[in-house]
Amino acid sequence: MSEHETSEHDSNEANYSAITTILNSLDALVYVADIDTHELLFFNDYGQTQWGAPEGRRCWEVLQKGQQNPCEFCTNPKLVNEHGEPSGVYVWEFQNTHNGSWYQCRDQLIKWPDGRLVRIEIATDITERKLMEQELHEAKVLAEKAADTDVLTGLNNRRSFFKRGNEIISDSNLRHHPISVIMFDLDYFKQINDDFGHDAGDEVLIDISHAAVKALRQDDIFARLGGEEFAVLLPNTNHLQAIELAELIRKALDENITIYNNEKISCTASFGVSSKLDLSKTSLKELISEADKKLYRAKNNGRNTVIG
Ligand SMILES: Nc1nc2c(ncn2[C@@H]2O[C@H](COP(=O)(O)OP(=O)(O)OP(=O)(O)O)[C@@H](O)[C@H]2O)c(=O)[nH]1
Repeated sequence: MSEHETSEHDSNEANYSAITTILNSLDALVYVADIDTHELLFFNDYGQTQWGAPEGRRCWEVLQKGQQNPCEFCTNPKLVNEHGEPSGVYVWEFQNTHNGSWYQCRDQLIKWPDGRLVRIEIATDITERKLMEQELHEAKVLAEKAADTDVLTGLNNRRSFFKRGNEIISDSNLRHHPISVIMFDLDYFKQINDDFGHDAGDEVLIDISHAAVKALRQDDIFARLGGEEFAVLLPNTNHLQAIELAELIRKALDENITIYNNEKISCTASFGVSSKLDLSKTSLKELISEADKKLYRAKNNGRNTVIG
């Protein structure tokens, strides 16, 4: 080797050593694998600390748990274009099957010194961010649920009833399904508050809600609109079926007894039922208003009754 070649060789060695030091100091996984054999050509110290030394094992054997073959989710096919050339960096997020941590992976094909195309991946741990996103999502779901829920009874509140109701009306309109609304209001409820106290009244409201839920079907939308006024939206239900259902609820409430401080409290309700087949000519508000008018006729007819 000439003096010039020796110094070039030394300089290459020094560069190689510097680059290896950098790659091994990164707080990220860096590995290179053959795209055909999946042999690991480079696996930095971060990777070795997390997944152990490769010891001749292939990338899918080192990095993933329980793999018998190359991973189904291997991104190699995404790293080449239709001409078989590198298509650039592919970024994805993945929960590692070995340690359960989340990683943001940046994959691409590069030319290896011997001329073949190989896969390089740089993966950084994003578990903390993922957990935060998950917590934020859960908090959002809870907040949305709280905004839609009547605190006392756990039923839908007025906001949720109108939101879900309008969605169902649009759907029923498309499908040409009939739709019905039952409105009911407890009878002489003020007297219950006066006789047994407001807390007892609250218990009655809760009990009444549970009794009515039992009489309803899974797709029915049940809400406490406010005070002692309740509404049920009945998708794909004609007038006769709705009246039958209202009668079932009326009976369930009539038979319900709330025990509060050893006192037995009964409470009935008055019902109004409205139904529509052609929803293009009506709105949820109109359906409710029609059922409401009938409810007040039920009040005037002696209460504890259904007017359809
Ligand atoms: N305990 C309790 N009472 C409530 C709640 N919301 C409304 N009320 C009471 O419900 C009562 C409703 O009284 P009214 O509107 O006179 O009706 P009513 O006594 O049921 O008489 P009719 O509807 O005519 O049969 C009032 O006393 C309200 O204070 C609540 O969340 N809890």
